[in-house]
Amino acid sequence: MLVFRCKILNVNLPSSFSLGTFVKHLPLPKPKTSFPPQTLNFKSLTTYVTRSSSYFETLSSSQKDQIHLYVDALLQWNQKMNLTAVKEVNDVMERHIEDSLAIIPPIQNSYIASGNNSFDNLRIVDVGSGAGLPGLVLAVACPGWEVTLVESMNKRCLFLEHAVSLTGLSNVRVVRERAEKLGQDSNFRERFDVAVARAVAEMKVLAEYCIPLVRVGGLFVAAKGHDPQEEVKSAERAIKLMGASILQLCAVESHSPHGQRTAIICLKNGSTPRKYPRDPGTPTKAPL
Ligand SMILES: C[S@@+](CC[C@H](N)C(=O)[O-])C[C@H]1O[C@@H](n2cnc3c(N)ncnc32)[C@H](O)[C@@H]1O
Repeated sequence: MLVFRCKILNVNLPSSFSLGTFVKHLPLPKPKTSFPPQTLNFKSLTTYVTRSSSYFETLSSSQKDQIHLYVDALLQWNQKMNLTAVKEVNDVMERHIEDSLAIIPPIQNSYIASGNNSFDNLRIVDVGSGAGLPGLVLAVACPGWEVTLVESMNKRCLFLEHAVSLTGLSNVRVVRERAEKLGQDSNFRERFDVAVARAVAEMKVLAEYCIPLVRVGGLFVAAKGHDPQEEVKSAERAIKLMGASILQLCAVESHSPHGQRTAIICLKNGSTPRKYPRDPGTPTKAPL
């Protein structure tokens, strides 16, 4: 067999070993990584949290009772005021309860991945909680979490207060105020480990509502639909201005009929500049 000497590797190689094959086998230079990436490639930020079964079924019987009490009250009050477009118990269970529960694993995973030790005693704020979604459901499923439900509409706050007393939850408080006001209030500003929001506003507006409430090192988690890439891309600047960066787009296979949903996870790296959030109404009128 004909051989030739490879000076680089200092070995004899068969002549059939072509230069192309040789180059292909050279170790690739390590890519330069920065975390989080400077130019966002959302595909590479996506992780999948697959749920083939219901999260609700994993709850204890007393937690299930609390959820049933809540759902009954929601449907009753919904006949008098507009709390949800969903009218049937099973639909509420699937569309609202499972959907809210589905963001728990991404919150837990990202909280630990971003350098925190434990997710047992989180201080959570749910901005634009409406009828208590996802905040009230999180409070039932995670009794160690302290949950603040922020809602600007008085009628919805009345329902929230009723639901909290009906379910006997002692880890929830209801705050009737606009998020922009709380973001400038020292009792709320940068006081929370995690801010969550679902179906409240587009991402760049949400960033200004939620990130000022999060402590440095905490997370902002937005529950969005199956294809939020464009919305997230146009919010990159607002997220950065608030002192945060996008950590992960977490594809969540919710048990709800909506199918795949996305939890957008942002990490707060530094304090939010004092001028944010701007006055109530400004984030929607003039999004960043
Ligand atoms: C469409 S509802 C969604 C409610 C709930 N998060 C859900 O998933 O069903 C949006 C809620 O956010 C509240 N909201 C909107 N902007 C707000 C703000 N700046 N501060 C506090 N609440 C706000 C509204 O009053 C409304 O109840």
